[in-house]
Amino acid sequence: MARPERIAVLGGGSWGTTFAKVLADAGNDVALWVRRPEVAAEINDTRFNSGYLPGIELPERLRATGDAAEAVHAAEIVVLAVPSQSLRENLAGWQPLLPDEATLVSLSKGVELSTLKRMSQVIAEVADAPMEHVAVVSGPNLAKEIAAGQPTATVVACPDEERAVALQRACSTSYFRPYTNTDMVGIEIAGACKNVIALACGMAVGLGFGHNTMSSLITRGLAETTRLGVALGADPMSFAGLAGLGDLVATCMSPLSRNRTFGERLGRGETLAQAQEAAHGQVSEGVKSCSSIRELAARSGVEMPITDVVHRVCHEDLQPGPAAAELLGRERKSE
Ligand SMILES: NC(=O)C1=CN([C@@H]2O[C@H](COP(=O)(O)OP(=O)(O)OC[C@H]3O[C@@H](n4cnc5c(N)ncnc54)[C@H](O)[C@@H]3O)[C@@H](O)[C@H]2O)C=CC1
Ligand SMILES: O=C(CO)COP(=O)(O)O
Repeated sequence: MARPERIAVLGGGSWGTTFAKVLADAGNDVALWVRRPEVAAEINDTRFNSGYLPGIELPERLRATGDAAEAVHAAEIVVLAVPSQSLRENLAGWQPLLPDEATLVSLSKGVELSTLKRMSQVIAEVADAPMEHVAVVSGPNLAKEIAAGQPTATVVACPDEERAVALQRACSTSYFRPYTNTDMVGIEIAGACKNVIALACGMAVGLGFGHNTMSSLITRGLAETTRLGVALGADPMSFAGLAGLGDLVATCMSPLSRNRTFGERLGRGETLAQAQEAAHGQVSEGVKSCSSIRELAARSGVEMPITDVVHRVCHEDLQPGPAAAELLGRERKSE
């Protein structure tokens, strides 16, 4: 068995806690930083994080702390698991604590609103680290299924293949199978864009539409995501892989997806504020990333019609019904 590594996971929401469990199940010593001290105490005392993962017992190798310095001390891998739009601010506070040689791993799926940067770009900039030290984990990874030990696969991307392989080894378990990749642009663009397409699929469900509509949105959503990724330098093959099609299908089809659920509420006629309230503080990344991705597409000269209407439904008072009619009424073209 591989030598146990010291790993810090910063962010104890549903995915941060679940990924920490995966790492602990893989034999590593894991320190999980959570914002609220009472959540750290609950995890250490009872082995449960009941607010995010009710009923899931966490392994002994995972300990929680409210002290980020304690969490990252001597860590070989530091995993960042906070919402995309808060990563810069959180990381700025952690930057002086980070061990120089640590691999910095992003779990966040989004594009920063103020700068249009991908998460790996934000990390390299704020942590003042070479891009070779930055990695991304992304795939069809609905936290609740993984926490329950259901099998899945994922992509571990890093420009430095050796670090990618080390991270792959660190998070391999009997139920979690990571594949390496070096295409950071493709893996991150796929992960951010699928949340927006999942919002669109949710709206379709809310409007009462069935699987043909969903499949059409998934397929055309993949087409516009691939167009953007390729314009930004991604390998088109990444979009056919786990972090592309794989995650897109999981998120668009599953009622467990927060983005799809959010879209479904909008489709049923709820306002943005009502859908936000129903999310109970859990993040639906696509609601903000639809605007940054739309802007990125405009700057790259790429058409993203689904992303465009999702942005206008979320932020410009377009209703889901007319949005669907608008997509169907677009100029006819070849596939
Ligand atoms: N939940 C899932 O199934 C998956 C989530 N992801 C991605 O992982 C990232 C984190 O997601 P989750 O853990 O699911 O989110 P969550 O909403 O369940 O938890 C967010 C965590 O970040 C913390 N946090 C720190 N600073 C924050 C701030 N300023 N505002 C809000 N929360 C803050 C919260 O306390 C909480 O512990 C997102 O980018 C998401 O897209 C990726 C794969 C699977
Ligand atoms: O990224 C995810 C699955 O891979 C989780 O999707 P949601 O954030 O929509 O729940």
